[in-house]
This record gives sequence, C-alpha cells and structure tokens, in this order.
Amino acid sequence: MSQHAPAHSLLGLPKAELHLHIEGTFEPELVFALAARNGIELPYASVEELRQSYSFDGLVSFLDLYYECMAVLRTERDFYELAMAYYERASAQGVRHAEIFFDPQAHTSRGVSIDTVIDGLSRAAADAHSTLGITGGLIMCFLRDLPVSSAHETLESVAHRVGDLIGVGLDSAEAGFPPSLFAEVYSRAAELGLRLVAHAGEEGPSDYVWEALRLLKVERIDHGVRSLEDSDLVDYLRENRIPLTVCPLSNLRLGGHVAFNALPALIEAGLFVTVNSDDPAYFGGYVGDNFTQIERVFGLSQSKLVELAQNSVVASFAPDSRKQQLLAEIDEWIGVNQGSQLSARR
Ligand code: HPA
Ligand SMILES: [Zn+2]
Repeated sequence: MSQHAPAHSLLGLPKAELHLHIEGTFEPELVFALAARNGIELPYASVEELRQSYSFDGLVSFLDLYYECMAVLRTERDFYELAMAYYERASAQGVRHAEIFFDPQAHTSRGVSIDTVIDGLSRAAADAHSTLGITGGLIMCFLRDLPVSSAHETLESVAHRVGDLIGVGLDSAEAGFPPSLFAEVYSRAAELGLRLVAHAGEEGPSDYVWEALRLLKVERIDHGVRSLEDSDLVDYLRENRIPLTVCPLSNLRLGGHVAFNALPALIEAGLFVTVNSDDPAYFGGYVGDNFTQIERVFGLSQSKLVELAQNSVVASFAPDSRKQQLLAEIDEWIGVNQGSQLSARR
C-alpha cells in the first residue's frame, strides 16, 4: 500500500485512476506560478479571483475555462510540474496506478510541440513510478470538436513514439460530435498498437456509447452515465463487462444531481463501474474525495467501495502481474480496515 496515504481510511484504499485529464489538475496557484515564470498576463487579479471562476453551468462552460488556463503551459518543465503535482496528491489518496489523459491539440495549437508535452508528462510518470510507486502512463486524447483531419495529423505526429503512450481517447464538447466521426483514426491507432477508450454518454446520448463500442471498438467508456437511457445498452454493457470510468463529482458539478445519481443506478444495474476524478482542480476533489463523497451520500458499504477499487485495477491496462500486486494491496487494506466505520475515519 502507498506509504503516503492514511491506511485507516478510504483515502488509503489502493485504487487506479483511469479517467483523469492532467490539464484538469491545474490548481489556480500553479496557474499563477507558471504564468509568472512564463511572463504571461492572466485576466485574473489573484489566485482567489481565479478560484472563484471555477464554477460552471455545464461541460462547455467548464471547457472554456479549462482551455483558457492551459495558455500558461509552455515548457517541458511546466508539463512535468503539472503532472508531478497530480501524482503527489493522487498518491496521498491511495492511487497506485494512473492512466492519464492529455489534450495535445490544445497545446500544439498554441505553438507548443507535442514532443515537449509528452517529454514533460513522461518524465513525471517515470519519477512518479520511482519515487511514489505509481504505475500507468499516458492516454492521448483527440479533441472531438476540432476537424477530424487534426486528429489524424496528431496521431501521425506521434507514430515515432507510440511506445510512450498507452492509448488514445476522445474528449472535449460531446454533443454534436459523435464517435463515428473518428472511426478511421481509431482504426489507425489500433494498427499502431494503442489501447482505445472514448468519452461517450456524458452530455451526448446513449447512441454515442453504442457508436464508441461498435465503430471505435473501445475497451472502456469514459463517463457513460447516459447509458441508463437505453436498457438494451445497459444489458450489453453488463453482459460484456465493459468498464465505465464514472466521475461522480464531475457529474455533480456539470450535470447536477440527475447525473450524480447515475452512479448508484449504474451499480444497481450490475455494470462494471470505476470511480474517477476527471478534472479534480475544477470539480472539487481528487479520486479519494470522490470515494469519500459517494460513501457519505449514497451510503455505499465498505465491500461495495472495495469492489469499486478492485474494478479500477481490473479495468486498467496494467499487466496482469501488476494487477495481481494491486489486488493484493487491496486485500491488505481490507485486513487492516475490516468492518471499520469508514466515514468516522478521515
Ligand atoms: N468531458 C469532455 N471533455 C473533457 C472532460 C470531460 O469530462 N474533461 C476535460 N475535457
Ligand atoms: Zn473526462
């Protein structure tokens, strides 16, 4: 188990994070520090004023701020420090394996080379492994609200270094940008040996989840909460044990209580659910905080919370030997926390 997280709490429960946008871990203090270092003027007078603006009425309003803050990310060191700060926070919340999303087009469009981005994030991933024992790696996301040609160009631009990536994903504004648009680029990514995931069914309809499965051939669905609108899809997801990387606090902040309450319904439907933080700097909590919140609000039992952590390990792209190690760490945690009142322990 991580020596950085309190053993006697949910934060200490070993877990994998499978739905985390590294640019969504950009805390206001670091935004200001990098803006100063890079000589970039921010349209905010203080960290507090920027933090005050971290409130949204939906995905697109969040994305506006998410892309605005990224403007200060310029150098390999900036990406390294952004990711290292996440790994340190994640380690304190029991994360032992993290497959992190990044949005290269949001940086190359600003003149930052994709190699600068991948170099910084990869160096952080290597240091997180050597200093914190966190395994995992990088999932490169295509921005679905940009031309498909841009996704093809982005993929070809990393063909020489696919060994630095785990897989590809699809994110940004979902409504009006169906997965089917990206079938060819996903087929090319598979040819390159990359794993395949995609955001679908967050604000887009359940049909987008079908398309991601059938046309993109994804192995996991990111969010997927609107799958509940289609009982045939729920049956398919359950029968085929397709992992859903659900983000409760993100759903709450962007979709309100209806979206937030999808989690217990998905669990009740017998789906293969994992719990993740999505963009923790913006949505009020890292992955351990998500576990704490769903335990408090939904009254999930310790055994159910453990199952969610086990799901995150099994649904990961880690090698089987690493999965066995992490499942053994979870068993160790159970031994230490058998039947304890989790909410009483912080
Ligand atoms: N959905 C779509 N795009 C995103 C998200 C998300 O949850 N987070 C960051 N980019
Ligand atoms: Zn996301």
